[in-house]
Amino acid sequence: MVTHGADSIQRIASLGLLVTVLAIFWILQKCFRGPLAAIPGPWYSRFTDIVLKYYIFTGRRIHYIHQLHQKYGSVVRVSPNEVEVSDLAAYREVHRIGSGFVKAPWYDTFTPGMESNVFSMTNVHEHAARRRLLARPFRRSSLLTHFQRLVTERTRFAVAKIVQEANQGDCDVMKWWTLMTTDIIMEVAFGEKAGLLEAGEKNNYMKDLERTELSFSLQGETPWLYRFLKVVNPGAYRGIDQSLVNVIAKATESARKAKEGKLSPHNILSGMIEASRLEGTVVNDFGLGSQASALVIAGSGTTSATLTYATWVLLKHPAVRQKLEDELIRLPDDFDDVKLEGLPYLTTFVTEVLRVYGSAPGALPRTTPSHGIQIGDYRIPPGVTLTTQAYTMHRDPSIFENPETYVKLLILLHCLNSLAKNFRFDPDRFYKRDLTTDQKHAFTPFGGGTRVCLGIHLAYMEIRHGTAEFVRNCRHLKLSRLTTPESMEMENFFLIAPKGHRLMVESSVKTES
Ligand code: HEM
Repeated sequence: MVTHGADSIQRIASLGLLVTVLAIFWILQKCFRGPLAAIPGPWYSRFTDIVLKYYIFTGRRIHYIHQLHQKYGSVVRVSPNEVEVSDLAAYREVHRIGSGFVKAPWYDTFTPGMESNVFSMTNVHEHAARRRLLARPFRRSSLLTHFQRLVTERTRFAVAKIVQEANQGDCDVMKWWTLMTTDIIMEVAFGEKAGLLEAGEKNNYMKDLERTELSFSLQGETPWLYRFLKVVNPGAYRGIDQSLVNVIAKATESARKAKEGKLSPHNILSGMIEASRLEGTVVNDFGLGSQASALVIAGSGTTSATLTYATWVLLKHPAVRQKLEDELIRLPDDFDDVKLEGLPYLTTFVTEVLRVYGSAPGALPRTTPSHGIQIGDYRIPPGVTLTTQAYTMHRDPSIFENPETYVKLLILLHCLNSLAKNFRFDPDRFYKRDLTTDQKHAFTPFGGGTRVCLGIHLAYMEIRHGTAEFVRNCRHLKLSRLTTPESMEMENFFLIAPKGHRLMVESSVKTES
């Protein structure tokens, strides 16, 4: 009897050992003989994405990937099924219209369990149909006709607030740019005034949106961590769930108003309703509302982050500021965006700002199509996630001469890496010069191909107007002592933002107390 029991245990143990050996063999085989085995990269990327996730959660993904490219070259394996590419030809192919690369399943996580929107849709046909509904209001001609006045009025008001606050002490420019860009996109999307600049602070809708965004990112990147935290701290999650309910309620209500004709005529919701009527299709209130909310997310923090860095660099570089002043001060007071678009130094300034501080410079993951892709010596099979980042393309010295001007010299002289990082900015590189062919292909602050930013013309308009108004009206403002190179270092949670989450300025004119 005892012998029989011992035999059974021995058999189970042997079986367990066999299964373990086979599993180890399978893992090793997958790691060292799999189709991505030849792709260079850190050893752990063969087994796990945990290191990548660590950099994502600490807001350093772009920097980590950039470093990997410098160490391993233009094709780097960053996790068992993900490869990062910074080779220009491959970069073009990944974003080329009709190349067969589609947004990776990662985008589905932006709308967990909900109807997807134009940004998160991964299905090509579904996306094309949605983009058709949205295209018209975002065309430059339509923006000039319907929203130029709004952009002019809101940027002037934002700058007036900046001046007013700075004349009394420290002023956070980033706060005002954020309220301004949100006011603009809310009115563009929902056809109703948000009045955030008047209030001087975020409203509940904005806070609800931010909480919803955070929760979706966590669910997307690490669903297990999201579930764990939900069990550990159910109270906090009830608040987040309520935020989502509020966002949806507001959006659906606006969609209903748009259908009843109760909104101002030119807004995205009404535009979508009209376009779908002409096409003979129907989008329900929830679909309309969630699309408009997604546009508010896509069109607020993006433009305000870039404008914040634009303000910072112009305050840091007196020669650049002077050249902008020389050009902008001569404009008549009723200048419009067509005038601004024709100014050579403003144009070169904005291009360089977008090269160095475009606000979405990180991961744009795509799924490799059925024919795979050959990149130099490496064959990438179908189904692999191929990711690109403009951050690295914009700093490729073979494309942009001295992309990090003075960096090496300064590191050598001072060994001060953070100081050196601040010397990358050099608008003169583009002054009255066309971009070279390679630069045109690599310069992608707004993404590319069929998934290029829908709000590109609106973003340019806001950046030009914001810069122009600031330069013309804030000649007495300077950086406050609260703004340091460290506080302005970039953190990267899909978008970039200064680590300090603010840009403090003050008046250089001392007022009598
Ligand atoms: C400086 C400001 C902005 C930057 C740097 C920026 C950047 C980008 C980038 C890189 C993408 C591609 C994302 C991807 O492929 O995954 C994108 C897509 C998108 N952007 Fe922007 N964006 C800005 C402003 C705006 C504004 C003002 C709006 C207005 C609503 C907007 C709406 C969108 C939408 C809807 C998409 C998705 C397009 C699609 O997939 O068809 N963006 N943006």
